[in-house]
Amino acid sequence: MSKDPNWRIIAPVKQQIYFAILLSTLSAIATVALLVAIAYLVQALLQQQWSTLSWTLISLIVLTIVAYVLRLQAFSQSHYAGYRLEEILRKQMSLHLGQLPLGYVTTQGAGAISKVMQDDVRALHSFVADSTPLYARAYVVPVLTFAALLWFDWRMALLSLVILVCGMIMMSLVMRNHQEMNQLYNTARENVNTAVIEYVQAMPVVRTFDGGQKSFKRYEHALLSYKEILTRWYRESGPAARLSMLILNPLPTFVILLAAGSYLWLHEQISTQALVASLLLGTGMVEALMPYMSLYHLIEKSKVSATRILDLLAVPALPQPELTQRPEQYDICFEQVNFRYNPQQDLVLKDINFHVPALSFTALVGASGAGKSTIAKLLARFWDVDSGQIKIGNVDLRAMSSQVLMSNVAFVFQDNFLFFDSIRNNIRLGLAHASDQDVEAAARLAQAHDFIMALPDGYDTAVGERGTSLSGGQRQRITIARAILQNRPILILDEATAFADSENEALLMAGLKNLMQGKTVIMIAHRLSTIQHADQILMFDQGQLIEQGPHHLLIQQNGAYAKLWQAFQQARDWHIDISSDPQPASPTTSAALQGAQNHVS
Ligand SMILES: Nc1ncnc2c1ncn2[C@@H]1O[C@H](COP(=O)(O)OP(=O)(O)OP(=O)(O)O)[C@@H](O)[C@H]1O
Repeated sequence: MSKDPNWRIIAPVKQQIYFAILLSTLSAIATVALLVAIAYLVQALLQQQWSTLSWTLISLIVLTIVAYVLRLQAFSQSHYAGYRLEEILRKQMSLHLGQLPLGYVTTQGAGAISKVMQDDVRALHSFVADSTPLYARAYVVPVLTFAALLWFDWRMALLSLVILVCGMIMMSLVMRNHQEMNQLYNTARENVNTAVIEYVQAMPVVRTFDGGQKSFKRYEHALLSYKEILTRWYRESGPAARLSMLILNPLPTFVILLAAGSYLWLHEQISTQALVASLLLGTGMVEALMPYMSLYHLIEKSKVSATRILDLLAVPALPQPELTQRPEQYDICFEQVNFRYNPQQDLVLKDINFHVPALSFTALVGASGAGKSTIAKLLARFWDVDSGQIKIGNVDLRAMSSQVLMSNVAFVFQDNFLFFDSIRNNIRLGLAHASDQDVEAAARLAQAHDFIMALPDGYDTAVGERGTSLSGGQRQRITIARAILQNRPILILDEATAFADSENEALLMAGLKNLMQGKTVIMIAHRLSTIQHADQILMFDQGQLIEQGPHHLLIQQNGAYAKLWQAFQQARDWHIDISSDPQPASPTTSAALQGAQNHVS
């Protein structure tokens, strides 16, 4: 297989591309033949050979049509190949994405992945559609024309070759540091894109906090570097580019060839027919080099895109068992689990062992970065453990297919995705057969029915992009309704009440309580009040499980959890005292707040 990423990636449409190149080659041959026919026509005109004139005229018309039709066909074939390739690559990538570890997808981010699937695939379309027919033109025309020129007059052929070589030397000067400049240019352009997205997305925050100056400065700086790269590129390659344009331009070539040809003609060393043919062919030969530059640029640009697409397709899929096992019980077991996100990093989870009995409620607590979310994500196989085992009902997660695992585990994260669709379909996600009554019953249990009914179209109200028309708490309750409807035996709640205001929180808690009925629940806790009654609390610190047990026992132990609980209670009792004479916060209050913030992330 070719090493060139462009040719590797277009393999699925190779046949069609070769066909387009063949058509384009034939069109180039017809074009050269057309120029030769013109020379014969001029000769026939001057010598008044009417029979020759008529057949050259007919062949001229036929060749013009043939060259045009072939060229059109070549472009249409290459465009169809481009569209087919777009479709094939997008399908291949979305199928592959569906098999990748969720952790990879979430770490890369939607922006980066959609850029590959949209922009890079589009860049490849331009390469396939526009450059493949140009390949034939840029290579075939100069060779054929040179052969025809040699046939008419070797001196004119040599002169055309000299002009062509001068043009090529100039062009190589232009291309000298093209790769480096192109890389700098791409980076600068991407920086501008990132800065502009950041500027617009962070608008509400930056306008309130720094008047937009900081992120505007970053944008301004990115624009400035972009301009500097472009100016440098223009300055460094500009003179050579202009000179090569001048040399390869038809008019100067024509003038040089005309001067030399006229000299030979006056000394009767060249026939009129050969002179006309040399002028036409020589000019065409040199001009045929012009597409090289745009071709080169197109090829380099699509190489970057092709490499990114190939890289994405090369990310290993989450291994699936040949024969899937199904758990028959729903207890969870972590056995000597070690995990790091990447080989350069220290272990994020160190020798974790715990058991969550079926139908029990377990809370995970600990400082920010202690490893709580990692535990939750490993349970959903966002990543596989480095060593140790995670089991559900005594079945290793890796022995279950993703479908089996997902049919047993439901998640409610803090930022759950709502589709741009009706609320009904958002609740029914993945359960197309669920009846309207089932959807409504789930929404009632999730405490969402009343606010849904108050919306203009009730359950048929379309949710704005990423649920923007709903409050954080309302979106959460829709997700809870979704999880209630799915009714999976294991439930993982991550920061489920983090964004709720006090009114929403009461409703959320009621919804969650209904959701948690009859399930094995693991909850990442941010408000200790919500987990006091958990069957067990697991306290993590820097990737280690340091304490474990129900609330009252952990309080008796008077360890890290007890301190966390104290800090939490102090923070809860804290209130803002607005007096006319502002006092600094008392040391105990500050310490309590600090402690609560540090421990309950
Ligand atoms: N995608 C990632 N790549 C690399 N390191 C990560 C990644 N996600 C988390 N980490 C690191 O792993 C460690 C544990 O993070 P984790 O999110 O599990 O902690 P947490 O207890 O859930 O924290 P928080 O309550 O703030 O969410 C942290 O040091 C964090 O920086």
